[in-house]
Amino acid sequence: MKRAVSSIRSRDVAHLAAAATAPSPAAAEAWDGRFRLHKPRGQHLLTNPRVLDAIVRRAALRPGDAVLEVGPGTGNLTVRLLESPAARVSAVEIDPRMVDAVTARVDALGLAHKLTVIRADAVEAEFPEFDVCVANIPYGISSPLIAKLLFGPYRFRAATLLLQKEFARRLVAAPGDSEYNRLAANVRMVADARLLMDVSKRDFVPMPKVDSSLVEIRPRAAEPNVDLAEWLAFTRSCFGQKNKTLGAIFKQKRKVLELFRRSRCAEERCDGNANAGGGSRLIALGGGDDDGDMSDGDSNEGHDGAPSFSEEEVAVFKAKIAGALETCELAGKRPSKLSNDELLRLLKLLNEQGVRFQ
Ligand SMILES: C[S@@+](CC[C@H](N)C(=O)[O-])C[C@H]1O[C@@H](n2cnc3c(N)ncnc32)[C@H](O)[C@@H]1O
Repeated sequence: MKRAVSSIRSRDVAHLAAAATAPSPAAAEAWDGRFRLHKPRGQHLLTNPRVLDAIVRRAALRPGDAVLEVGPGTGNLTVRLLESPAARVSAVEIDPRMVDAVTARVDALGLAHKLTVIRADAVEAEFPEFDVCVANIPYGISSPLIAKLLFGPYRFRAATLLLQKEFARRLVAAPGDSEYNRLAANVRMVADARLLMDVSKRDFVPMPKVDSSLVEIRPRAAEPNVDLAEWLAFTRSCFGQKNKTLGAIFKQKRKVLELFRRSRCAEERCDGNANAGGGSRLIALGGGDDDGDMSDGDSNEGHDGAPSFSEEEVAVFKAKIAGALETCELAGKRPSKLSNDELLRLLKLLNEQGVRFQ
C-alpha cells in the first residue's frame, strides 16, 4: 500500500534503527513496503553495520570535531557519528520524511543535543562551519557537491564520502590513466583524493544497480598559484574533447572565436563571459555530462555588449594561441596525459598572450 510522504510513524523509526544493526540481506527483506524510498532522490540506505562502522572509523574523527553529514536519511550513519568522539553533527536533508525520521530516532537515543538537522537541498544550502564531512550522499549530486566543498568558502580537514564506484575511480585517477578527466584534474588542483574501500551494492536498501567506494578528499593547506575560476574554465575548454590533442582543440574556429570574445571582454570588462564555469554558484567540475565544448556559435558579430572584430584580429589571436602551445611543446599532447603543472604552464603562457578563459 502507498504510504503518505509527509510523515513517518514511530514504529517505522524503531524499524529503521533495527535495519542498521541487522545483516544487510535480512534488513533488505524487512524494509520492503514499510517506507517508500525514492530512487530519484538517491534514497538507498546503507544498512550493513560493519560498513557503517568502517566509515566512521576511516573518518578518524577527533574530539571536538564539527561534522557535516549530507543526506542523513533515516540516520543509520548519523547515530554512529553522534556516538563518536565528534562534538556535534549538522545534517542537511532534503526530504521532510527523512528529517522527521532522523530527528525522532536521535531523540529516542538521547543524542539530540549533538545534532542539528537542516532541511534543505545540500547543493543550494549554506553549510555551517565544519571540520569534516562524512556522508553517504545521493550519487546524483556527487559532482556539484564536491565542487561546492572544494571550491566554495569552506575550510575543513577532510571529506569522507561514499560515492558510486565508477565516479570514485574517475575522481582519484592520475594523468595517463584511462579514467583521467577534468573532474580529477580540478580536484587535484586543490586536494588529495584517495580510495579507502569498496562497498557492495548488496549493503544498501533498496539495492542500487551500482557498487560504491569510500573516498577521502583532503583539501591542501596551500592555495594554488592560479585564479581558480580561470583554471576551471580552462580545463572545461581542454577536456571537452579529451582525446584530441591540444593543438587540434585550440585550432577549431568556434573555440578560437569564443576565446577571442572572452579575452576581449576580459580586457574591456564587458559582459560577454556569462557562460564562464567558475563564476556561477553552481560550479561544474566535470565528471558528468558537463564536459562539453564551449560553443556559442561562430559569428564574429558583437553580442552581450562585446565589440565586433575583424578576420585579421582573429588570425593574430589564433597565432598567439599556437605560439603558446609551441613554447611549451604541448600542441601534440592530449590533455588527459598531462599533469596539472604542464597544463598550468600552458594556461600562464596563454594568459600572458591575453588569452582568457572566463
Ligand atoms: C544514499 S541516501 C543516504 C541515507 C543515509 N545517510 C544512509 O547512509 O543510510 C541519500 C539521502 O540524501 C537525501 N538527499 C537527496 N538529495 C539531496 C539533496 N539535494 N540535499 C540533501 N539531501 C538529499 C535523500 O533524501 C536520502 O535521505
